[in-house]
Amino acid sequence: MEVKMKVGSDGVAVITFSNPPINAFAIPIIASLKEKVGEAINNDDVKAIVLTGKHGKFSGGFDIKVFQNGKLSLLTDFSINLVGNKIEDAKKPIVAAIEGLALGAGLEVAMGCHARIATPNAQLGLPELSLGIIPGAGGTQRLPRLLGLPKAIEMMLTSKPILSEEGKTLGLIDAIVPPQELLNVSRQWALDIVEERKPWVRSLHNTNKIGSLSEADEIIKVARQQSKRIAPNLPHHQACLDVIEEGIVQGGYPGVLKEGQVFGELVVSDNSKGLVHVFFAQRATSKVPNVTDLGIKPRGVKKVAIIGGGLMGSGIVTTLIVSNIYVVLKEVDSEYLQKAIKTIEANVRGLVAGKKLAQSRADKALSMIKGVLDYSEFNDVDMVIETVTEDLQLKQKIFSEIEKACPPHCIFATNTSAIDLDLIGEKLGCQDRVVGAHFFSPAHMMPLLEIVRTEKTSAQVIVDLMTIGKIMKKVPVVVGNCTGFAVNRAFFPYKQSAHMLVLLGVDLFRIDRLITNFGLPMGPFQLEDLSGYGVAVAVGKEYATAFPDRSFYSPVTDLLVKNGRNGKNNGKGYYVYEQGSKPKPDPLVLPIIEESRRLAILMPQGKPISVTDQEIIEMVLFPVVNEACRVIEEGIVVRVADLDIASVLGMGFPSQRGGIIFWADLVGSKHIYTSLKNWSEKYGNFYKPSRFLEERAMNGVPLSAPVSSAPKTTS
Ligand SMILES: C[C@H](O)CC(=O)SCCNC(=O)CCNC(=O)[C@H](O)C(C)(C)COP(=O)(O)OP(=O)(O)OC[C@H]1O[C@@H](n2cnc3c(N)ncnc32)[C@H](O)[C@@H]1OP(=O)(O)O
Repeated sequence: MEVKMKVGSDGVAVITFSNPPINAFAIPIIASLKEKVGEAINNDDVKAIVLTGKHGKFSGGFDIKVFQNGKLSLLTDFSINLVGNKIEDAKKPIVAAIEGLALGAGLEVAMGCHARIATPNAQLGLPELSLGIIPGAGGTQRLPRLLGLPKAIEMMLTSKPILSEEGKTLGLIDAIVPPQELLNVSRQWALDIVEERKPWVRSLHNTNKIGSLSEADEIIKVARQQSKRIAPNLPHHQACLDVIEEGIVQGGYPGVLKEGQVFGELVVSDNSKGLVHVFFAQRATSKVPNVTDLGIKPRGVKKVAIIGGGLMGSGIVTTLIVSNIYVVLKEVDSEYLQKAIKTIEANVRGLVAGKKLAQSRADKALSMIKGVLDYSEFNDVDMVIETVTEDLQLKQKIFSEIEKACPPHCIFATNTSAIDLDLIGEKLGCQDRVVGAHFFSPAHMMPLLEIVRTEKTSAQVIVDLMTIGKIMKKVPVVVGNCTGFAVNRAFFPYKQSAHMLVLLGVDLFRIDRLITNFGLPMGPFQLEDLSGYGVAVAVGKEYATAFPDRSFYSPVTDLLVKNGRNGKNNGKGYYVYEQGSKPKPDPLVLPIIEESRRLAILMPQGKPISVTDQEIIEMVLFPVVNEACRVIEEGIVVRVADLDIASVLGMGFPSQRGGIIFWADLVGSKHIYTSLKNWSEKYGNFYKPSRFLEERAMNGVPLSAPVSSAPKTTS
């Protein structure tokens, strides 16, 4: 970690910062940068300054670890004294030479400079909102002044970077040059400013891109409405617009002051802590002890066979072919095969329509599938992923067949969402090649890939699957083997909790509404409609067998099916599904619910229980935390934070809440334990707190603390 300065014979001081891998502005970097800029300004031999980063990058931004360490007082100094007073208001011109990326504080420092020269394809952005904060160091003020309000607001609210080419068109970048010319052109540019051949722009004082007050007012008003709709649970989006507005109405400097104040409030908020936790937790999933630290090189997986072209199979094929991987898709007959191909085509069309895939790539992707009805094409596949129905015997039969049909290096993966892998691979001679590749529905959209290893799965197979997962733009999380693995196991009580509440007399649509307000993309009943009741019933049986002490039978789903309701599949579930309109709660389902309540006989004295909105959220989610505790205790996850990432990416648990365990620690294990104990006394074993939760609550140890550090109770 260092900042170096070299003064050339041309009188230009080049100040280079280095903090691999992304040149984050850590505290020592900021202090040295300030010192070096001061030195250059006071040195009479220096006419102008160039700021640049080492390792092919300008900077990925402020060192986010500082947010977790709480040393935040430095931020005002960084924003006002370094970027404002020292750089922008310097009496010598300063040019930013940007290679690779300038994000967050990286771009903010560059915008404080008097010109910006970039290499082609450099990424420029202010992604701070994705961390629950707003851009600091004047970012909220200088970006609108450099490229106009609409684009600046879009970049901040979406956290999406632009490339230098677009930056040049919009006025953020002054010139684009090849990497080998970057420093020379930047030096010359700085000297040209000295000689007044190029303008000396202090962007905070620039007003020509802002437009009139009424225009700005209208743009901000529209952005506020959009934000309310798109990010209803993320108040920092509105806070960002408040700060931008302050700068427009009061001027750039008051805007910077307000930005500092709001930044200071947001950076200590639970939302920001949750999002920062998710940022680091996601990156940590790439590190699996005794797997990724063994120096194993991934083998290329070029051709994959998929068995079964249903919803999951089609989704997995889609994600493979758009990632340039050849697929052999096996179905039982040509009718099913045609149906699967049609689904895949529709998936690909959807990706094109959503601008996630270019039409030219879509055509190429679709040419990469070969549909088959037998195993004759399996002799050169590198991996098979089985995606047939949750039937153990069928899966065992398929695995014995593929062992004979595939080459000896082939990986045998199953997409089962609940069945124990040891049972599936029981009869195979090559159990080291058996692994779970658990995708989440819809597989071509959901980012999580749960990689399930057994005691026998080889490290090579895990490394290969992690690598192919990343090529497919998934986040692979390696977990251990048990019924439901990490995500479905932890979340198996989710549906049950919701059913329990309904059987206790609570309105199902109220539950869905509250869970959506909490931040999940949909409530448990709408989710059940979407995934289909067949899966729910099959998986429910697995859990009932594996965890009989905490499973209960809810008659609701069976009664729905008996009444001709199959969920979204046939347009009728808890909700009615009509083409082109949002799902509508169906009042016709209420008599079915009434009948279920009569059969279940759970309501105390036959009367619905009375619960607050907060209690409903807790009664749905605390049983999930309880089961997650068992997952942690049994060592199913490598580290507790893996469960947070898995819950966010697999279940849509709101990322601003940091994932299921991070959230539980904010709520407090004691409260969770006491509530569950109380409910278990009133409503039965389903709520009974696990031993792990009890121990942690009693000893005041966070649930996220590593397992070995939790003191055991003597009782
Ligand atoms: C005052 C200001 O307004 C406040 C700010 O600047 S807040 C920060 C704004 N910047 C950001 O949000 C960018 C965050 N970083 C990223 O998006 C990506 O890391 C990146 C695009 C820069 C690079 O991506 P990629 O090459 O895939 O590398 P990636 O694996 O993500 O990161 C490499 C390492 O750098 C770390 N890292 C990345 N950005 C970091 C940051 N801003 N602070 C601290 N560490 C960071 C990662 O944790 C990872 O560490 P590890 O190797 O120990 O796991």
